[in-house]
Amino acid sequence: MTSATPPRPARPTALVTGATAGLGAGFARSLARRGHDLVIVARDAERLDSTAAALRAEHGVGVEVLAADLSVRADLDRVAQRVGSVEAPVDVLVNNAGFGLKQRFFDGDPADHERMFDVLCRAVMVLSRAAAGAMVPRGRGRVLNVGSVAGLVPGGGHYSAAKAYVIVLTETLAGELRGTGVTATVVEPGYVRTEFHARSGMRSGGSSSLSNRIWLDIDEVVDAALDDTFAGRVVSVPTRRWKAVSTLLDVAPRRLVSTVWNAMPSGARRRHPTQR
Ligand SMILES: NC(=O)C1=CN([C@@H]2O[C@H](COP(=O)(O)OP(=O)(O)OC[C@H]3O[C@@H](n4cnc5c(N)ncnc54)[C@H](OP(=O)(O)O)[C@@H]3O)[C@@H](O)[C@H]2O)C=CC1
Ligand SMILES: N[C@@H](C=O)C(=O)O
Repeated sequence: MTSATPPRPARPTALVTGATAGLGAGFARSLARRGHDLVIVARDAERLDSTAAALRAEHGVGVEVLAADLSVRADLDRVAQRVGSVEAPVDVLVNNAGFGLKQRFFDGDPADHERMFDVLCRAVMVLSRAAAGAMVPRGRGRVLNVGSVAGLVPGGGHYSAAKAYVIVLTETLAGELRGTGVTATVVEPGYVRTEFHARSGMRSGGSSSLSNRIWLDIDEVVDAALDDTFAGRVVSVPTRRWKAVSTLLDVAPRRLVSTVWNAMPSGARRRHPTQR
């Protein structure tokens, strides 16, 4: 009896979480342009279908839709199974889905903070492990996790802590994967014009020249992050100006960054009302 090896699909496959809006939609478009079939993940099934239809029409790639809420364990398990599939390999995983909270760590509904932890940390951990477990035996694969410059700042609430987790987890994974043919990259964007800030009731950048220097467009983040991912770089900070900010935050003593951050007007607003 001969055991037939299943034919390798002509195109590699990339799975992108949070692919219906903002950076995730940008990653999906750019990966399609770079010749990848896609598996796209988000909660809103209708929006997933219309995103998939647009990607198929514009780029002629195969697009599979996976509706899932990454804060729900059973949904996360389904996505992890798809990432780890042997029959339909995922060659590139982009852990992008996320959201912000316009509140201090000790404010608000504890359920929102648990949801933030589940989507920004637990899902990234579970899916990174599923990807690495399937990719290492094949000797190739890429994991791209979306962190943030906020993850370098001690004082940006639960969001900063979650993104610090993503940064350190990815650096750890990259070290463990050295020599396997599989790479892990974390992208640390500054402020990007997406739905992120409106969804969480935060202000986003206007169109002044200062705003334009600070706020980035989706494609400049996505293209730099994917170039760094395919080059096997561990950390990607898109644009020279945000590289300068992240270098400063990396080299400055943590205590100093924390003191300066908390002395700013926004720091006073974050303090407990009895301590202002
Ligand atoms: N915009 C910015 O300035 C920056 C953003 N980032 C990070 O970039 C990533 C993408 O954010 P951005 O594009 O700005 O945000 P958007 O709000 O534009 O897009 C978020 C995407 O994530 C999906 N999503 C949100 N929650 C869940 C969930 N529970 N399960 C599955 N999918 C979910 C949304 O789809 P749906 O609602 O249908 O589920 C949507 O597709 C995030 O990790 C964010 O933290 C990092 C640095 C800067
Ligand atoms: N940098 C942005 C998200 O990560 C923000 O802090 O608004």
